[in-house]
Amino acid sequence: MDSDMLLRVRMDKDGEGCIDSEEEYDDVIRKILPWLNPAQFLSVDNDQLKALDPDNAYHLTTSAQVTENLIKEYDLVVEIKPKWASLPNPLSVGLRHSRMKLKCSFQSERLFSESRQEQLEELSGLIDGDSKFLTVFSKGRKVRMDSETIAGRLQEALNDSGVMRAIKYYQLYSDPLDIQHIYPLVKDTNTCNPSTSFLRGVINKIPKHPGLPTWGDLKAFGGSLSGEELLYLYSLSMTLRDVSVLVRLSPETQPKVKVVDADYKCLSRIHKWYESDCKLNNFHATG
Ligand SMILES: O=P(O)(O)O[C@@H]1[C@@H](OP(=O)(O)O)[C@H](OP(=O)(O)O)[C@H](O)[C@H](OP(=O)(O)O)[C@H]1OP(=O)(O)O
Ligand SMILES: Nc1ncnc2c1ncn2[C@@H]1O[C@H](COP(=O)(O)OP(=O)(O)OP(=O)(O)O)[C@@H](O)[C@H]1O
Repeated sequence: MDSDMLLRVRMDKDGEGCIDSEEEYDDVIRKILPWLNPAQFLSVDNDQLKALDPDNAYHLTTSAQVTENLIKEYDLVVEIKPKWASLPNPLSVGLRHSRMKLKCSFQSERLFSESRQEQLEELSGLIDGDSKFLTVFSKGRKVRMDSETIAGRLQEALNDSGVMRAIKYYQLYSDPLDIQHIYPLVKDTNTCNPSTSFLRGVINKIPKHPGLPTWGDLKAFGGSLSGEELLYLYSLSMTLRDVSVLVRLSPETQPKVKVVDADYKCLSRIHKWYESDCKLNNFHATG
């Protein structure tokens, strides 16, 4: 395969079996994130898997994608894992911490701010602090660069593309009531993933309007959904929280923005997410 393309083979994450149809899921997620890197789906046979991973150390699955290599020989590509972390809904639970504060000082919500200055400051901090959430590639290799050289162009590219706004919009609507509110529903339902067509139906219920939703909008939306629907959307919110955004900066052409790694997170992780939320906010997990 030439260097313009990449073969991406999935790992079987503890047999979690994430989604029933990769193609259909791709179509669903692309509707809300049109920046998703185009992928052509294929299946890899067992001989090919053995050649890729002879000892089966990675538990690769036979479902694979061929996709454009977004890093390769380009002069400058920046990868950001923006980890959008909603400050939880004050209408349902009062003032709480954003999830990212658990890990580090990265104030990811500032990357999604309406204020250019806040975005710039946060991006500059990630660049100069050599954060694991931002990587600069030149000619396919990781390089160090200072914020003065790239932060401004990066901020503009992110802003102009609308990608951060879309992540924020759908993240807010897919986590309208906080995990503390929806976790008790787990006992009444199972934590198997939805079928892709069910997920499509739930995502289609998300209102579409130009501005960001208010907490009142979110409360009304959350209140209109069933427990199952809330749980399925919560996994989507965790999925959106973990995507990577790749920005190709070039002096000659317009910046190119792409999103990768939007695989649906298995709902069975809900227990882990609940525990980390309890820890972060000093709540006591209920059994
Ligand atoms: O919960 P977190 O914040 O530790 O997120 C995990 C990420 O850690 P990070 O915060 O980026 O250092 C973690 O990233 P790293 O592997 O640490 O780069 C993964 O993205 C993980 O998801 P998955 O198991 O690959 O599907 C992520 O797990 P999920 O929370 O999305 O299940
Ligand atoms: N199309 C692409 N072109 C170039 N690099 C890519 C592309 N897609 C992904 N990558 C690189 O590979 C890294 C891992 O991608 P991704 O998260 O999708 O893989 P994964 O197998 O799900 O890994 P993980 O489980 O650690 O998240 C990305 O952070 C990015 O640096």
